[in-house]
Amino acid sequence: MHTLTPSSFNSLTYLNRVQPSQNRVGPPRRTVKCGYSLEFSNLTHGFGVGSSRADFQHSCAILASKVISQQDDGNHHVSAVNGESTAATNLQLVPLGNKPLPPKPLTITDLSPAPIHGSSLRVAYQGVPGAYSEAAAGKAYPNSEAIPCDQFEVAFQSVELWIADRAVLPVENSLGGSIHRNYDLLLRHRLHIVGEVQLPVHHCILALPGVRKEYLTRVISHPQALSQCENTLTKLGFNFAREAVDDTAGAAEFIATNNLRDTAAIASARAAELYGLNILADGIQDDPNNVTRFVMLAREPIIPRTDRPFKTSIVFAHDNGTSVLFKVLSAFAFRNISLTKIESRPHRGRPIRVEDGESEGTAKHFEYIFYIDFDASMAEVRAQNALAEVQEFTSFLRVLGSYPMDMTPWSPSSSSH
Ligand SMILES: O=C(O)C(=O)C[C@]1(C(=O)O)C=C[C@@H](O)C=C1
Repeated sequence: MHTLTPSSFNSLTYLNRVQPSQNRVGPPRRTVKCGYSLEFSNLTHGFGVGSSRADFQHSCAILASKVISQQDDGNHHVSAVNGESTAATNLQLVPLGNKPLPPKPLTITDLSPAPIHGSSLRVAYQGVPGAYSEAAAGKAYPNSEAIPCDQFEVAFQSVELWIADRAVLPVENSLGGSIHRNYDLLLRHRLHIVGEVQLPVHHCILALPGVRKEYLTRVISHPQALSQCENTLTKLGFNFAREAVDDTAGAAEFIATNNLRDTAAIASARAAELYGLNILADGIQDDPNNVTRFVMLAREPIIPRTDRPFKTSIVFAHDNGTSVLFKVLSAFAFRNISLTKIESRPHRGRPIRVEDGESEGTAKHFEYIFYIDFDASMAEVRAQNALAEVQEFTSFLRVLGSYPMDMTPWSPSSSSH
């Protein structure tokens, strides 16, 4: 297997330019019973949210009736984390020890339009084997084939092109904060969030066998991992130059491949095993409760339910900048809907709004796109009403997904991943 990388995408660029009907590779798009997918897509593709409140509420009513009819069929499809049904075989993690080399991440040129379809679910993640994202993919879809990709963008495209069935990508960490790139990509691509998975992240300092701290001149890792260990690295006397690389396990692989005796990596214990490195220090994250939240992405949305805790993620913008924010937030507050996350990103299409104050000069306001996660299912009337109201205040609104919360019992990152 290869890792997907950007150079694999020459063929993708072409594919993206052809007509939608020619664009698809792999099996034809699944037809979802009761026409649910179509209506939910209309609802979710913000530009397509009805042109008036009445339209929107009509869409919500259709959605709600479909949800009820789906719930009534008794076909619940609940799995450990996300409530999706999967055709289960075994998780194909890379073997350890003296076994064959781990698979190379997919690249853009690897995204050929003729994927091989096996029976297990194929789950794309960013990084190489041993990355935390690989562990997250395994937690989200325990019986799946993990497909390494060298960039987040490649993981998105691999699902769009039917090379993978799902992508599992990090969006935020409890210490390091948001992974902004993935927020931007969620907006640019048309995949749906179908679940979330929270992974306790337990970092180690790794170096080649025989290498001691005194030999080191630099520490390399994913920027998130470096920031999650900043204080501990200083406390332990690892005051060397820090260098960012694409992923934690990639840092370990780089040291092993290039036989670097002056460089340490921050990565998982599994990466140490895979790439033959020693663990110099264990559990070096600045807080034992170090958790990264990943979202699971699919080509089709899942049916929102009310029989278990759900979260909904939306993205919106307004032509007059931040002035609507209070009104949007109050639409949730009045209905007792808790927000679990709010994030703002530059409005790339229109980053600056200029206001001419004539004699006073020109005011230049930055424009933002807002992302909100809230604690309710789109199958709930209060969530539908809240969104109908939000739609009145915003120029653009899209539901990224309504999906089951990760409710797995809490265990701090005491064990290595
Ligand atoms: O580099 C990895 O191992 C990853 O899976 C990426 C990533 C991230 O993007 O935040 C995931 C989890 C950890 O928080 C550190 C890095």
